Amino acid sequence: MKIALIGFGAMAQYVVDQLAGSQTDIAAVIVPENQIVPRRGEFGTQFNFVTEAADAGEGIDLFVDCAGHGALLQHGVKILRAGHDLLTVSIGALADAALLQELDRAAEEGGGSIRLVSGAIGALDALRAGRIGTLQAVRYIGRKPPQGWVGSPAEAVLDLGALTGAAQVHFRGSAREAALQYPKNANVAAAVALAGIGFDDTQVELLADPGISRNIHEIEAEGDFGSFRFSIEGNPLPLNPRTSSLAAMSVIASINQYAERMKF
Ligand SMILES: NC(=O)C1=CN([C@@H]2O[C@H](COP(=O)(O)OP(=O)(O)OC[C@H]3O[C@@H](n4cnc5c(N)ncnc54)[C@H](OP(=O)(O)O)[C@@H]3O)[C@@H](O)[C@H]2O)C=CC1
Ligand SMILES: O=C([O-])CC(=O)C(=O)O
Repeated sequence: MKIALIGFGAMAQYVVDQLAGSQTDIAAVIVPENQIVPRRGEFGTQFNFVTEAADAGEGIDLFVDCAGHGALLQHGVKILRAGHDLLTVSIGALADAALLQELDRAAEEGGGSIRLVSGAIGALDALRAGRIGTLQAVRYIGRKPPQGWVGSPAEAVLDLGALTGAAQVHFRGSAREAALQYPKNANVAAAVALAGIGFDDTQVELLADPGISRNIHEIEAEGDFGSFRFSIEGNPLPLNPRTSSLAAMSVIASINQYAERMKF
């Protein structure tokens, strides 16, 4: 199988390491223009760094976005319109209803599909099944150490560097608001929303917690099926404290699943 990666940050580099020596060939890596020279300088001809999906070469089976919302916005429609399949981690970008519609139309016209990773969370299967009955309420609580919120709107509410003691809530609202305001931190909220009762009805709470070293994600769901609580404590990736390693692992799991005849 031949893939093209979008982005070469923490998650993408985990993916690259995991795929080394596997059956999956990374035919190209799409990076922003200003990264071409330094990346080529560091890696020589080991990777084919390009800036546009159209330059990734022939015969790509799957484009894999590991770069974030801006990258999905920049490359998503073009990839889908050209008839390719696209796997993305940038689930929160789909809270923009116009982008979602554009991507959907491009996939329909091109004949490719857009696939979402499960990312840093689990239990999406239970939500997806639970919504076949009525889901009365879904709540997502995201908790990270203070440094995990650096560069987010939490900085306007909290002094992240000086935080001690109890966890502090810096956001309460809908999954749509969370996903759009926290593009690097609330993709999980978007995944929960899409699997369950949607962006506007999913309630979200985000906290900075100086007492933890992992990213803790919780779901509380209530419906005709009964109820469940799900909680996961994710180890962050060494290259990015914001991003849980499970999110990067889920990219590999999705790539493997793409190639398998039995989908699970
Ligand atoms: N679904 C999920 O559960 C999760 C999703 N995410 C999403 O994954 C994204 C990536 O995470 P992570 O690898 O840790 O982040 P990093 O910041 O470590 O890496 C992202 C890389 O992508 C590059 N990039 C940005 N825009 C583009 C573009 N238009 N085209 C190509 N490359 C681009 C960045 O460059 P530069 O630094 O120059 O901007 C950076 O090198 C996050 O921003 C977040 O949106 C993260 C965690 C969980
Ligand atoms: O990786 C995580 O723990 C979650 C995250 O950043 C996101 O949802 O965008």
